[in-house]
Amino acid sequence: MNHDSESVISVKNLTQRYGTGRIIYSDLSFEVPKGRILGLLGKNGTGKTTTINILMGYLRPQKGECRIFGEKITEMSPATRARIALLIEGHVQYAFMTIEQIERFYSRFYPKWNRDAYYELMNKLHVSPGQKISSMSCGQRSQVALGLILAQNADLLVLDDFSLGLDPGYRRLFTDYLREFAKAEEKTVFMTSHIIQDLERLIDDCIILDYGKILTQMPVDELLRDFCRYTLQTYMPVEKFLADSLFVNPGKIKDELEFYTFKPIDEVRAALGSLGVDSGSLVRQDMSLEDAFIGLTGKY
Ligand SMILES: Nc1ncnc2c1ncn2[C@@H]1O[C@H](COP(=O)(O)OP(=O)(O)OP(=O)(O)O)[C@@H](O)[C@H]1O
Repeated sequence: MNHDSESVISVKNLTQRYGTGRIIYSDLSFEVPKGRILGLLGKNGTGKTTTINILMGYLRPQKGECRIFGEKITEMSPATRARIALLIEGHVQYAFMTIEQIERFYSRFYPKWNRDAYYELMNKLHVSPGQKISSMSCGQRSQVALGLILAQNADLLVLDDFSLGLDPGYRRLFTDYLREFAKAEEKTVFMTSHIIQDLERLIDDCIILDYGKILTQMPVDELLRDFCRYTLQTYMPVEKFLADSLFVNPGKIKDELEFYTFKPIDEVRAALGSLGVDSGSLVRQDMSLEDAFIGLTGKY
């Protein structure tokens, strides 16, 4: 079996710009293997929603090829499209319906509809089943949207910023629920979120987008194992560390230098030595996914 046939999403050399504006990214390539949960992370405006719009066929890229379940997205059959559930920023259509009405309405369109998955989430909501969606809070509407997505029982879930308006308790409930559901049923998930702490418990792999390109694509456990943050007490100016690419995003507050690196500690010590910097106070810090994201993309 070649690699492509195991990939649920395959993107090759995608290049996008809007009209004659600046290039959002060029030659973007990545794969999402079957059964994995992948988070697409990036600062505001790096092109996450653009990528989802291209994958879903709403936007035609300038260059490149995208396949989902092996089919070109521009020629996708209705049967393949039915295997994909899409959530765009917590949006629910038909807000004039109640929780019960919308479930009945949606159920007719999806042959594999799982009513229990919807009501399991809805039962955690503090609203009556007869309440109209239009009279719910933003977070409650997002919960309805998520229930409708899970009930579709699709093979691929594409979630753009699922956390919109959700409080921490519900986000935790949903991420735990989604992970269990995806792993038990071998679903593939492609998602974005601005709340990176949530993703650390949920995703297997991450793609970190910078303006114009992918900075890194790797399993989250490898990233957290190999990418480290260090601190060091030194009077040397931060400019001294900018010249060596080993020191990723160095910054300094008073005498404390902070930097990130993929290199092992021996190489870090050797690089400091060759700059004439004493590494006696070097400390390796514990990392979260959010730390790694900031370490790779910078604070601003
Ligand atoms: N319809 C459009 N016309 C012109 N430019 C656009 C259009 N849609 C998006 N852009 C630009 O493309 C870039 C990427 O936007 P996109 O919404 O994909 O980013 P994002 O990573 O999802 O951002 P955010 O984290 O803020 O949601 C931005 O610079 C944005 O201004």
